[in-house]
Amino acid sequence: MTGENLVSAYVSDAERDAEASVRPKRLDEFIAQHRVRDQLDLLLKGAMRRGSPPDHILLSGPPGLGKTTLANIVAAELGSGIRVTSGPAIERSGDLAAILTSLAEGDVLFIDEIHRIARPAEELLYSAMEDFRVDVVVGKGPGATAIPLDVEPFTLVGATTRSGLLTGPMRDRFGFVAHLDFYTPAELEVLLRRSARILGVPITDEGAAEVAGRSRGTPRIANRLLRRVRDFAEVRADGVVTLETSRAALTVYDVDALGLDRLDRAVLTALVDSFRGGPVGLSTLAVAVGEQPDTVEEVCEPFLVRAGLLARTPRGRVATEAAWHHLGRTPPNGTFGTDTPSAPDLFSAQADQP
Ligand SMILES: Nc1ncnc2c1ncn2[C@@H]1O[C@H](COP(=O)(O)OP(=O)(O)OP(=O)(O)O)[C@@H](O)[C@H]1O
Repeated sequence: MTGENLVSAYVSDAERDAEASVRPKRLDEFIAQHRVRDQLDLLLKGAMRRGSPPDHILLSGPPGLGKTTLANIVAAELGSGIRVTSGPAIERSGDLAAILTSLAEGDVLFIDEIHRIARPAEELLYSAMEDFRVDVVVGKGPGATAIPLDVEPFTLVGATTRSGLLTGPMRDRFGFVAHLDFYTPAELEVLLRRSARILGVPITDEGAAEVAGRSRGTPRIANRLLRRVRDFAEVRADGVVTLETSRAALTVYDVDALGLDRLDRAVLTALVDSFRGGPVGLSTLAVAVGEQPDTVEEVCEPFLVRAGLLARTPRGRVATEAAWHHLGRTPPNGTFGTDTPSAPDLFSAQADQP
């Protein structure tokens, strides 16, 4: 992991290991998302009372907000085992049949990125979800036969960053659907104080607030920034994460007060300085910052739009008034109406990210 992608919500396998120690294990340790927590609590307790597995659960929302964590919590609360796989890992329906038929009664099957599951496997999943049965086809051509196999009652927990890509029949088979929202800075402060306690890192309230404000509403980024700030505090200060150490550390790592990294700022600076705020086409903007259009569109823009710093218009990309102010520039007179937001509203847009 380099400073380049410190504020990316995506995760490497190595980082998953680092995340494990602070991952909440039970529902009451899971910070915020009160509505989802409350609904899940009822779903799980109701099922346990009846002694049957709960409805299948679909969790949607941008990466790093806690879908994998919640899937593990569901299994822990039920006292069940969990099998973990992902849509892209299930290449053939036989792979899925092998997993399904090896589940024990009451197990949780977690399928991450479920919108990327191959169609034949998806169809096999329908009958498993609905009737706890799968038809495994043996042989090829005219001699092929379908052998029905029972599947132990289980709960599927599906996670997706792109719920719009799920097919209707797939979505209909989930009895419980929840969308995870970005976290507020106040919620991330609570989360950071909890993580710091577990990691044995002394942190002041101001230090937690500073890191929270730069974490893009995302627990994964908050925990990652905390690990980097801890390094700085231990190597260059007295080990305590304070307002000053947080600011100094995140300056070293090029993460600014709103959580923008070098590329995010380069995009805004090009828009404002080279194109007088736009509108400018995506490919022209990408050339100006020396990146591929896909990278600008998929890596930078979702957060810049959500932060109210960049707008996508039919005529091209436009820097908002807040972007000019954030870069310390004076917006041109008369460009922005009085109703243009002057402060970014980081937490209102809940659209799925790519
Ligand atoms: N509500 C929460 N309370 C405390 N920690 C959280 C919470 N949500 C997420 N985290 C922490 O953030 C990290 C990322 O969470 P998680 O892996 O569950 O996200 P995700 O939505 O499944 O992302 P991805 O789809 O990329 O796997 C984990 O280390 C977890 O400990």
